Amino acid sequence: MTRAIVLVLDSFGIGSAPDADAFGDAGADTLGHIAAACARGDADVTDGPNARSGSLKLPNMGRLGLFHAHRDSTGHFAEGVEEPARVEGAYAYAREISSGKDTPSGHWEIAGVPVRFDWGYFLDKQESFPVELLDAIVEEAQLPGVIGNCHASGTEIITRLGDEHVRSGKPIVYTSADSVFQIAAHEEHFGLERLYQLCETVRRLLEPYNIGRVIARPFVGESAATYARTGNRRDYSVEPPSPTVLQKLCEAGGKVVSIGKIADIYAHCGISRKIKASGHDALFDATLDELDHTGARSIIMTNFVDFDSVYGHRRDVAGYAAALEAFDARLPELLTRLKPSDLLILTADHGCDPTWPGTEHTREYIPVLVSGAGLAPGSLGERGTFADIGQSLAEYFDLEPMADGTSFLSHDPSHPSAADDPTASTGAH
Ligand SMILES: O=P(O)(O)O[C@H]1O[C@H](CO)[C@@H](O)[C@H]1O
Ligand SMILES: [Mn+2]
Ligand SMILES: [Mn+2]
Repeated sequence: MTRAIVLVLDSFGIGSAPDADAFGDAGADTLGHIAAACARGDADVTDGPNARSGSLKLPNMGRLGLFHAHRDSTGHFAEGVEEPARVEGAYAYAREISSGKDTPSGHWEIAGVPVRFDWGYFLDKQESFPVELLDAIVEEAQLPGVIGNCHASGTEIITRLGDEHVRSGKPIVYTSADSVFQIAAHEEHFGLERLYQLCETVRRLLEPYNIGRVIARPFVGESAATYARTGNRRDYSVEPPSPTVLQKLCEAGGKVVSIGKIADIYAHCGISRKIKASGHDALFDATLDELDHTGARSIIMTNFVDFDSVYGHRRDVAGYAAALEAFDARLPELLTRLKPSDLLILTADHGCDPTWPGTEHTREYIPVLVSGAGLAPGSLGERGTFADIGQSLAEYFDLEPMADGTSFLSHDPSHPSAADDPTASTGAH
């Protein structure tokens, strides 16, 4: 009934992109390197919530074509994984044409709008932000000052500067190789609402700098040993440069349900309803719930952020493997809920190889695993841009074509287009 379910496994790259060298990422391979570490026995965890051992086990994504897409992207099957007896989904690997390897660029390109301009960046590793910008922030937000002002990993910097922040009341400001201004502050000592307000002020003051996102990074805890970030992260993104397929569907009377940080990433453009959830299980539960209740001409889009934020950036190979296995184990719950004409797309927005030096994203191909809607199983080849997903969604919902991308549905005569769907023409949803 013309519903698309788009699951973004944040940072789940499947092999170094052709232009990876320009990013210092030639050879990065999020899936391949996790699988190799598992095969070597280097990702065994004996107890705790991430307990796992041995080779990487993703039977359900394997059946949807994940390992075949990775093989086509890299030239070899991921080490130690079990090749499925039969591939039941259509699969592809897609490259990014946007200038950056950040989350908004990846998501916007998925929705048919690549980022062709260059973002502004704070390139200096120390004293990263211009003095006049920090002065304006301190004055407008009436702060006693700020600390940090450097490139940092978000968990490392709260361990290092959390006590000073609590003592002084000065928020921790930091950035990365991404186009971001991040602000960490204690939920109780500084205040969560006050942190959000500060982010809005900074968003406004950043206008001349062309920065993609301001990110609120609230944390709790009593000391360096216990400071921990919470699920109250909030992203303040600029708007996509032109209407995404999400906006086009909304304008045409359809619905877009955002689960997790999707709404934030698209700056709330083209979102009919948003559901916040923290942690992959809660995100998965919310997705299932929407599948049970959302009608025709709808996109349900979920971002599974922990792959990136909790495991990829932290370079936690075993944790990433355990999170993938946990996600995979829940997929049948979703697959059994799909109606025959529903379109399911599993994909990612960039890589974040947990074996790679540093703590940043990696420029990689993403998997595009498509099933449902009568699409024949098999290879959809290499896709020249993530925007092929947006273009396919435009076709699926019978919208005007997007400026970028090539639909992977169009060559399949068995595809029941939205025009053939009796519920679509009535606008019922
Ligand atoms: O180290 P943390 O705070 O997780 O930051 C990471 O998350 C940011 C946004 O995805 C990136 O810019 C990266 O630096
Ligand atoms: Mn991301
Ligand atoms: Mn990230």
